[in-house]
Amino acid sequence: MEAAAGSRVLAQMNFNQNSASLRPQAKLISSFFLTSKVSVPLHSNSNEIKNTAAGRLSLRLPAQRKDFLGSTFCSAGVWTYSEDAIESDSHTADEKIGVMLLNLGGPETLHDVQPFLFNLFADPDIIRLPRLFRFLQRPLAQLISVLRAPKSKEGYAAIGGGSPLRKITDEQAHALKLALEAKEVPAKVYVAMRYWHPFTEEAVRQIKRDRITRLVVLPLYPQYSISTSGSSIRVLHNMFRDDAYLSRLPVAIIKSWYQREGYIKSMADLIEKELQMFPNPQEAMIFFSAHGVPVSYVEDAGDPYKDQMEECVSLIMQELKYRGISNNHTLAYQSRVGPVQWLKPYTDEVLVELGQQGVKSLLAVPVSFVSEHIETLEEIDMEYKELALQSGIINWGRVPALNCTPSFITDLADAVIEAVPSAMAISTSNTASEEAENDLFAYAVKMFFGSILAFILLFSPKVISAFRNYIL
Ligand SMILES: C=CC1=C(C)c2cc3[nH]c(cc4nc(cc5[nH]c(cc1n2)c(C)c5CCC(=O)O)C(CCC(=O)O)=C4C)c(C)c3C=C
Ligand SMILES: [Fe+2]
Repeated sequence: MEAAAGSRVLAQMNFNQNSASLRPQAKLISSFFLTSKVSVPLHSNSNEIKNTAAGRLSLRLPAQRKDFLGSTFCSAGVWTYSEDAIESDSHTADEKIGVMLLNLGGPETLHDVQPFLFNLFADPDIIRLPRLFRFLQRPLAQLISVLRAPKSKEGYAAIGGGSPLRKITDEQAHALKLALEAKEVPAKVYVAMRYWHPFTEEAVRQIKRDRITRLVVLPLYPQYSISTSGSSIRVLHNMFRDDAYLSRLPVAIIKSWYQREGYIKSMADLIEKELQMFPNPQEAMIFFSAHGVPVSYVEDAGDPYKDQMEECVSLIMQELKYRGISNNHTLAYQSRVGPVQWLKPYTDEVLVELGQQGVKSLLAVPVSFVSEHIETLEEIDMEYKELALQSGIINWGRVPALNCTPSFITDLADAVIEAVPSAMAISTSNTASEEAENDLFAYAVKMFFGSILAFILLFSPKVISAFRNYIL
C-alpha cells in the first residue's frame, strides 16, 4: 500500500533534525537533541521482548548502532539522548518500564489562565530572546501574560471555562497503558505537562518514587518543533543531567511520529468518515490547519516542523488516494501570537480566499495536535467557521481530534515497544557552555549592557506596537 510503504521508508530515513544543517543558535537552544542524518534498518524484529515470571518485562537487546555524534537510532524516528551518552546494559534484565507522555497543559479554570500564560511566555523556547536579554524573560512574561489574559479568558470561557487537555491526556495515558498490557508489555504511564499541572517535575518525582528502570518519552505532538517537543525535552534533559538516579536511567525519546502508518491511517479514517457528512463528499476541500510557529524558528533555528507538517499532510493524502478519495486539499497555519512573521499561509486569510474563489464545501482538519483543545473548539469551531460562512462557504465540517481513537492508541503502544530497547542513560558531565553560564563575571557584564539596551528598546515605537500584537 502506497502511503504505508512511504511511512515505513520515512521512519528509517527522514531524520530532519540534521545537525549539520542547523545554525549555531539552534544548537545553543537545544544542543542535546541534535543529531545527524543516517539510515538505520528497523530492528524491532530482532529484539526479544517477553514477560518474566515476576511479571516484569525482560529484554534481550541488540547491540546499539551509533552515528559519529554518538546518537543511537531505532525505528520510527526514535532518538535517544545524543550527547555524552553512556550505553546501558545490553543483556537481559528485569525492567520496570515507564512511559512519559509530554504535552502542553492548559488552564483548568479561568483563574489559571494568567499564570498558565506566564509559564508559557517565560519559556525561552516560546519567546526566544537573544542571550544578552535573557534576564528579561520573566518580567516580559509577566507583562505579556497580564496583557493577553483577558483575550485568552474569553476563549476558555467560550469552551466551558477551561482547557480539556488534562482530562483527555489522562484518558490517553490510561488507554495507552491498557494497549501496552494487551501487547504483554506492562508499563506505568505518566503525564508530564510543560505549562500546567501535572508539571513535568511532578511526573519525574513519581517516576523516581516508582523506581522505573527504563523510560520511553513520547511527546503527544506528531511533528517536532523547538517550541513544543523541543522545549519539553530541554527541560527533561536539565532535570535528568542534575540527578544521580535519572542521569543513569536508560531513556529513549520518540521525537516525532507523524509518519507512522497507524497514525496516518487513523487520520485518514477520521477524514473519510467526516467527508460522508457532506452533500457531495468529493467536492469538499480538505483544509489542513496546523498550529503555526514564527518563521524564524524554521529559517534561522532549523526547526523541522514545517517540513514534517508538509510531509505528514502528503502522507495522509496518499493514504486517502489509495482509498479512492482524491479531493482537493490545502495546508494553512493558525493561532499566531505576537509581532513577528509566522508560517504562511495563514488559516484565516486562506479561508476568505477560498470562499471568494467559489469553494462551497470545506472540511477543516486540525493536524498538529492529537487532542481537542482551545484552538479546535474555539478558534476553528467558532471563529474560523464564522469567517468561512461569511466568505461564501456553505457546507462546513471539522474532523475531530484523535483523542483515544483505538487504532491511534494501538499505534502509540507499538511506537513505545519499538523504542524500549534503544533506551540509554545520559552522563552527568556539564558542557562547556553551561560552565560559561556559571561565570559570575560574564553574568555581571551581560546584566549591565543588557539593562542599558533593554531600557532603550523598551521605549521604541516598534516595541510598543509589538505589545499591542500580543493583546489582540
Ligand atoms: C504543535 C502545536 C503547537 C505549537 C507549534 C505551538 C507553538 C506556539 N504557541 C504559542 C502561544 C500559545 N499557545 C497557546 C495554546 C496552545 N498551543 C498549543 C499547541 C502548540 N503551540 C495548544 C494545544 C494550545 C492550547 C492548550 C489548551 O489550553 O487547550 C496559547 C494560549 C491560548 C491563547 O491565548 O491563544 C498561547 C498564547 C507560541 C508563541 C508558539 C510558538 C512559538
Ligand atoms: Fe500554542
